[in-house]
Amino acid sequence: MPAHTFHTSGPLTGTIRVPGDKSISHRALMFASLAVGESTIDGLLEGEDVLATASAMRQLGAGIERGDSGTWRVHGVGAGSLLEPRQALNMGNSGTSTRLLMGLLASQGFSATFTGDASLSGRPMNRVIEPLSQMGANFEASSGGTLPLTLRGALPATPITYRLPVASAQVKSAVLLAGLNTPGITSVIEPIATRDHTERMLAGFGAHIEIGKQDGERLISIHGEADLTPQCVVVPGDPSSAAFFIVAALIVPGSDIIIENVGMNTTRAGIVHALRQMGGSIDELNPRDVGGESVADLQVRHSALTGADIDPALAPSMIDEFPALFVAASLAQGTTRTSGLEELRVKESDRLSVMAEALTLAGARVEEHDDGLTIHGTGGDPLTGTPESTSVETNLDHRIAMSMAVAGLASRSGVRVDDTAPIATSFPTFMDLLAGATQ
Ligand SMILES: O=C(O)C1=C[C@@H](OP(=O)(O)O)[C@@H](O)[C@H](O)C1
Ligand SMILES: C=C(OP(=O)(O)O)C(=O)O
Repeated sequence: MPAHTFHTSGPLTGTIRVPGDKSISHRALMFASLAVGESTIDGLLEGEDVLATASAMRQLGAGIERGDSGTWRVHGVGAGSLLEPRQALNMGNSGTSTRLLMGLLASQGFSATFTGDASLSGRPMNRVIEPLSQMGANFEASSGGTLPLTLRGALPATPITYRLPVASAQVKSAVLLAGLNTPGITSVIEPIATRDHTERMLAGFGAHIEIGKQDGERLISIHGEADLTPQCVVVPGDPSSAAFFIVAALIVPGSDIIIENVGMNTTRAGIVHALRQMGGSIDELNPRDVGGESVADLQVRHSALTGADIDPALAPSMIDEFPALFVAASLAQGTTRTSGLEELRVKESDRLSVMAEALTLAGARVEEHDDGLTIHGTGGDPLTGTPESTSVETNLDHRIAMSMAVAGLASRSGVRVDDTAPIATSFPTFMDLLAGATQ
C-alpha cells in the first residue's frame, strides 16, 4: 500500500503522451482473440485491467505476446472455438473485463468461474446476468449477483432484442458479444448513447453489424455466427487518463501543456465540453483519424474557471471523468452542480460519497445528493485542509487516487493518498508523467 503526499507544484509544461485507451485496449485483445490468424496491436494500454483481459484470453486459448518494440501479437482462435478455462478467470479490479467476457462466454458450450478483488466483488453483475440468462446462459452467483460467479454458456444461445435499462456500454457490449456466436440477429436498443467502441471495432474486424433507429432510439444489431478477420489495431491515447492532466493544467497557475494523441470520439469527449463550459482553455490541435477513431493533440492552459450546471445528458460521455471534474469545480469561482450520476455509486468505489468526503477533507465545500454533488469553489485559491496533510482513502479506486493527487497540486498543505497502487490498473505511468510535467 504505497501512500504518497501530493503537494503544490510548479506549472505543468512541455509535451506528454498518455497511455492507450483502456476501453479500446480490452476490446482489441478480445476481438483479435476471436479472429482466426494473427492480429497486431500498437499502443495497447499495459495497465493491470487490460493485462487481466490478456491473461483471461490466453486461458481461453488465444496466443498473446508482447514484442520487444511494444507491438502485441495475438493469435486468434475463432468466435466459436474458445477453450474451457482450467482455472477461474481472475478479473482483478476490472469491470470491463468481467462484463464483456461474461457476454463472450454466454454463447460458448462450457463453464467458467469469474473472481476479482474486493472492489470488483462488490459490483453489480445482475445487469449482465439478466439479458445473458434470456439468451440461455446459466449463472451461479453470490447473493445479490456479485463475484465470484460461475457461468455455463448456452450452445446454441438464443438471439434477443434487449433494451438497456441503464446507460452502460459494458452491458451493451456483453449482449453484442454473446450475439457473435449466436445464430440469428441479436440486437440492443440504447435509449441513451454510450461509448461506441464495440460497434466500431466489431465492424472493423469484419462482423456484420448494423446501426439504425427504433422509435427514435439507437438500435445495434449483430448477425451471428460471425467470422472475424485479423486486423492491425492502433490504440489512441485514453481521454479518461488525459482528463487528470487537463484538470491539473487548468488549476495550476502558469501551466501550458500539450497532451498528444488523445482520443476525441464524441461518445467520450464530454469532459472537454464541461471544462470549456467552465472557462477552461483547451485547444484541439492537428485533429486526425487514428484506426477509425478521432484523435487530437490538446493544448491546455491555466484558466480562471467558473462554476457551471453540468448537463446530465453529458454524463455517459464523461462517466469516468467526474472525479476529476469535481476537483476542477473545487477550484472554480462559484457553484458547480452535477446530477444524473447514480451510476458513479457502483464503480470501483462509490465515487460520489468517496469524492465528497475526500474533497471536504482537502478543504473544499461539497454537498452530496443522491445523484450528484454540488461544489462551491474557492475561486482559484488553494484548498485549505487540515493543518497536517489531508489523508484520503483510495478504496481500491484508481480514479479517486489520481483525482486527489491532482487536488494536492492546488492544496496549501498537501493531500496524502493512502494507497497509490490502484493507479496501475489504468495509468501505470501517471506518477512519472506528473513528476516530469511539473518539474
Ligand atoms: O465499456 C467500457 O469500456 C466502459 C464502460 C463504462 O462502464 P459502464 O458500462 O458500467 O458505464 C466505464 O465506466 C468503464 O470505465 C469502461
Ligand atoms: C469504471 C471503470 O472501469 P471498470 O468498470 O472497467 O472497472 C473506470 O476505469 O473508471
